[in-house]
Amino acid sequence: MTAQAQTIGIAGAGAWGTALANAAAIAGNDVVLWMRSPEHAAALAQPRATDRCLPGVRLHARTRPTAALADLASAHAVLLVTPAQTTREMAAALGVVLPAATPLVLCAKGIERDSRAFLCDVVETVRPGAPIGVLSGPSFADDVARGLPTAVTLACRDAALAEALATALSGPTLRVYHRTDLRGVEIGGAAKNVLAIACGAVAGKGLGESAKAALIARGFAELLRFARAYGGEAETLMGLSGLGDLVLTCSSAHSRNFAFGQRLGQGMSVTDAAGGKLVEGAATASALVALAKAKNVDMPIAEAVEQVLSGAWSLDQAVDALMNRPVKSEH
Ligand SMILES: NC(=O)c1ccc[n+]([C@@H]2O[C@H](COP(=O)([O-])OP(=O)(O)OC[C@H]3O[C@@H](n4cnc5c(N)ncnc54)[C@H](O)[C@@H]3O)[C@@H](O)[C@H]2O)c1
Ligand SMILES: O=P(O)(O)OC[C@H](O)CO
Repeated sequence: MTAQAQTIGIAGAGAWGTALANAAAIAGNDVVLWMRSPEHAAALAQPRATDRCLPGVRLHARTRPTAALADLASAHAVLLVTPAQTTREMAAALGVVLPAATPLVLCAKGIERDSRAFLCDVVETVRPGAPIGVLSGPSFADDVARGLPTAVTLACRDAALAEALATALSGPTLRVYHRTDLRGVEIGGAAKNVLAIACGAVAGKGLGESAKAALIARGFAELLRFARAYGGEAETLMGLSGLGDLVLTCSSAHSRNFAFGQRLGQGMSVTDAAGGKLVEGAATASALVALAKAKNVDMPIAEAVEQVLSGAWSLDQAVDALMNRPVKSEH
């Protein structure tokens, strides 16, 4: 890829896929935006149509909606923006239509629940040898779609490809940094969602701002330990895709993960608290905790979230368990 105008393919037209499509178009690219529903694609192709995931937002003139996956075949790179648990099936379907050299950039934040596999590893199994990227960082789709200034990180093992993709996607309101630490970037996005559920629960239960700050700091320590154990670089976790995204998601009820935790804290059941929305941290918690245990990584906050989600603990039991751990050195 070069810095010249590119065709960027986007697979998945939910809130984030649509926001990224417009950002890529504003950055000067032609964009093909794939969605499952032909009706949705036809509706979005109408002049002046607004998006159903991002009310009031119109597709940029350079973004072409389609329901035919094969339309992504000519893209210079494809961003995969469907939920984390659909990564395997989507990567396999894309593998049929994309040339082997087309980079696939993962934008979902999670770990595959059943296999406990990192999403990059899932894609590597399905599309061996094809270039992979991960795009992650503190970014609410609404903010990006409204043109509010946002910065994210894009990682590829190949530094030149990471830089080319970051250049192609960067525009006046979206700044994309690049790194080669694929693992660190994907871990930051996956783990912060689980920790944000805990912060939301603290807010919902009215446990105070001090408790929330403590959870963010101790959550970050967990994230760092986990990433180190799995080959992520500490520097990555201290950046946008780690600390940056943890702070955003743990501080705002605009986050679906935080809002889910908040509703749990207010006494709602696990089933009702999601409210039909995608809560990636709930889908990823058990895999994150299992992976942590496999490497003896201490992640008490993530574990407490997992215990509450599985019904093993009440929220009060989770708070007790966290507060009554043996006194230890901070690091
Ligand atoms: N919304 C944000 O602010 C934001 C920001 C950064 C990252 N993300 C990440 O992006 C991913 C997608 O989030 P979103 O906000 O766009 O979610 P969303 O619920 O708004 O959209 C998900 C999209 O995926 C489609 N989809 C669902 N199952 C599918 C399947 N089996 N096959 C094909 N398509 C399928 C849905 O039709 C929908 O269009 C998540 O992993 C999320 O963590 C979201
Ligand atoms: O709404 P959430 O909790 O899925 O968070 C959205 C983004 O990941 C924030 O960076």
